[in-house]
Amino acid sequence: MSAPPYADVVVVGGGSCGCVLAARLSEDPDRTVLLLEAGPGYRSTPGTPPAVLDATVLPVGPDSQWTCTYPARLTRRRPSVVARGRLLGGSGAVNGAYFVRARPDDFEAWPPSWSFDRVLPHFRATETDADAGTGVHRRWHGATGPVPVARTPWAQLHPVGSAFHDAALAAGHRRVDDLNAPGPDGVGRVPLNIRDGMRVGPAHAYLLPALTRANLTVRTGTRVRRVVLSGSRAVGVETEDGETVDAGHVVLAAGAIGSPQLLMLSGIGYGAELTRHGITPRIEIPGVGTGFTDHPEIAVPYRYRVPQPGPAPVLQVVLHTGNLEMRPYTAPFAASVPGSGVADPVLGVVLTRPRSRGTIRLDPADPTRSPLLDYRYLEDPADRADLRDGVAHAAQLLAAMPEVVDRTGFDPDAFDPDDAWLERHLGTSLHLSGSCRMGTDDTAVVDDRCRVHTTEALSVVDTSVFPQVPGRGPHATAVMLAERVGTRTDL
Ligand SMILES: Cc1cc2nc3c(=O)[nH]c(=O)nc-3n(C[C@H](O)[C@H](O)[C@H](O)COP(=O)(O)OP(=O)(O)OC[C@H]3O[C@@H](n4cnc5c(N)ncnc54)[C@H](O)[C@@H]3O)c2cc1C
Repeated sequence: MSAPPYADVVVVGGGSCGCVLAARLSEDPDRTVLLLEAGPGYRSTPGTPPAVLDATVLPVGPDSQWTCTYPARLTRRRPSVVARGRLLGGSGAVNGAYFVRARPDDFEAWPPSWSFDRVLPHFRATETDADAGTGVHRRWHGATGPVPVARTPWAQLHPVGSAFHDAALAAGHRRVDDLNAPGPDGVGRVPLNIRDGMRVGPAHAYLLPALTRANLTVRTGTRVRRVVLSGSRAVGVETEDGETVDAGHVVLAAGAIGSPQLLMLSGIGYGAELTRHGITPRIEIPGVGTGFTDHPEIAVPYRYRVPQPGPAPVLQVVLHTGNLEMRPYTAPFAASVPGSGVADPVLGVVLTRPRSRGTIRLDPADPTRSPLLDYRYLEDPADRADLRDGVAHAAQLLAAMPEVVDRTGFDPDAFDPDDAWLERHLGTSLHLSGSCRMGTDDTAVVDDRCRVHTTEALSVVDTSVFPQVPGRGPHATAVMLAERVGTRTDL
């Protein structure tokens, strides 16, 4: 299919936010919308690769066809490689299907127009919560939105999930019936965007049903190289093949790594840095690519006492306590992330409000290649202290799960992880946010309507614009963001 030479709105990136935006923006039949996605696509549920639909697997291992990878430094001494979805549906098509909203106090870091009260209707519009009315209060939930949300029924919880739930209650934590409602911390079942064992991300929930619209065109296998500017106005995009598509408005939804990279390649960023890479600076916005946040995650390994049953959603229960989220994964990563090779099961200990801030740097050898992610995890002593406490508590909880956990060689009272231990077991939750922050200060990149400061007809709508990573996984909040921007009458 050849691209129209012009679309009223060109959306760059058909990931979680891009799919929602393209679907919502094309509800207006008088507006033409073109969605450009770098990765491969599909046009129906039966036509979707089974590995992408299977909610018990994250198809993001080293041999995955559905990801692109980025060189990263989690700490100065800890190199890593970070994967993101690169297909229609983006990271939301390959993720853990944990669909938990940001907490009301997360929005205190956002502009006032994004207070919890103001965003609640948009959260509700994204979902149909199957549990609403059964211990989950309808007030907080949608009944007609595209994304199906449900918690694993108690009787079907994996033994790891139910043992962890009981251990957390026995340790004095509160039971939380609805992790998507405001309220105190505690342990509860995870709201999942899974239906009949299938991951239903924004591509399936929002975009595929809209594909019959004459005013919506979706092109996959098309990587955008830069935004074309006329002065400070975005007038189109140029693809990697050298093709130019004209646009009335360009929306970058290329994800928290792709969008800042595209801005920089288009000459929008910190001028001195762009010049160093041979890019002509066009618009000075020093915050592009700087100050991002993501959740550091420590994988606390253990051994099963007896073999555990097979495939289940990767995470069915979580505990929130203070600055921590505890994640009793239902399978070793070797099983849930094919090719990852981590044979032992782990309990994930996540810092929900990290103080460390990272930077995205263009590759000096070739700025169009994957940029380098410099996380600077664990630099703040308070982050290290919180994670140490979390790991010690995780060890106590594991010790209280004798039906699942082999205690041989594992003495929770003598378990005192030092910094080197933390660093060895450190990973990231892949929740990168805030690389093109929304706000009004000198380092903010977009305004509270997601329009890039000092430009015209150019927006960024993805987790880049979150002022900081939410205290929960970002996916539900990303979908809400795109739902809200996509249903505005003017961009
Ligand atoms: C493996 C994994 C598991 C995760 N699990 C969870 C979870 O269970 N719960 C949760 O809350 N969060 C989870 N996350 C995070 C969550 O999925 C993401 O934060 C969210 O999907 C991001 O949405 P986005 O629209 O910002 O970006 P993405 O969904 O990443 O979309 C960006 C899209 O843009 C495309 N693109 C990039 N550059 C270009 C270009 N130049 N031209 C054209 N297209 C381009 C990409 O191919 C991609 O499809 C997970 C992330 C990963 C990677």
